[in-house]
Amino acid sequence: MMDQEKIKQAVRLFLEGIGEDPGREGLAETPERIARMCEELYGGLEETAQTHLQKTFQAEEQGMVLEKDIVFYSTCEHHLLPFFGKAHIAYIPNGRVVGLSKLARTVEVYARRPQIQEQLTGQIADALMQELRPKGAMVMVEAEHMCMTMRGIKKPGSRTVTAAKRGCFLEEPELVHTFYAMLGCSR
Ligand SMILES: Nc1nc2c(ncn2[C@@H]2O[C@H](COP(=O)(O)OP(=O)(O)OP(=O)(O)O)[C@@H](O)[C@H]2O)c(=O)[nH]1
Ligand SMILES: [Zn+2]
Repeated sequence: MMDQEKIKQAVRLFLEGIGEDPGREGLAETPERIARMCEELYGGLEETAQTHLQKTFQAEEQGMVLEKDIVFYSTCEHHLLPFFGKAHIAYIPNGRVVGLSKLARTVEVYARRPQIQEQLTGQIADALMQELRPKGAMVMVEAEHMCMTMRGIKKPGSRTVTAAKRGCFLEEPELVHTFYAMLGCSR
């Protein structure tokens, strides 16, 4: 459970720290607002992917399933600034498939935590392997990191692309080509 009181206290202290007056009208409700927002931004800490992926159904078809362009917003664990973009998830079923929305829900579970992009990518792939027991899974994430654009090195527009492969995607490069071809079509 998130500790709303602790978050509110911390925000008040933080505002004092930057030299603000937490009591002034515009900021008076800010600690409360941020505590509520944390439930949304970091709600993934209180959820597991298993909840969403456990309901599978039988399917004869063995072809690749790709859910692409799943928009997500996450927070980098180094600066607590947003990184956001699109996730693309593929798997090769092994007799069972899952509802398509559950793939996007899995992205949400891991995005709504303090994260780094590489870990987000790998965690989605691992959850698919563990819960669906497919022949293989591949996840690609493309994102823009606010800590790279609004501060520090300041390179707006630069994007980070990460990929994680599991199972048959590691053994059969042909599948990786198919993944990229399916990702490219209709773009
Ligand atoms: N690998 C990885 N790095 C990230 C991610 N998000 C932010 N970072 C990086 O985390 C690093 C933290 O570096 P530090 O040197 O500890 O912190 P810093 O002085 O604020 O770094 P600068 O951003 O270079 O100013 C930076 O290079 C960020 O670009 C991510 O998802 N994955
Ligand atoms: Zn960062």
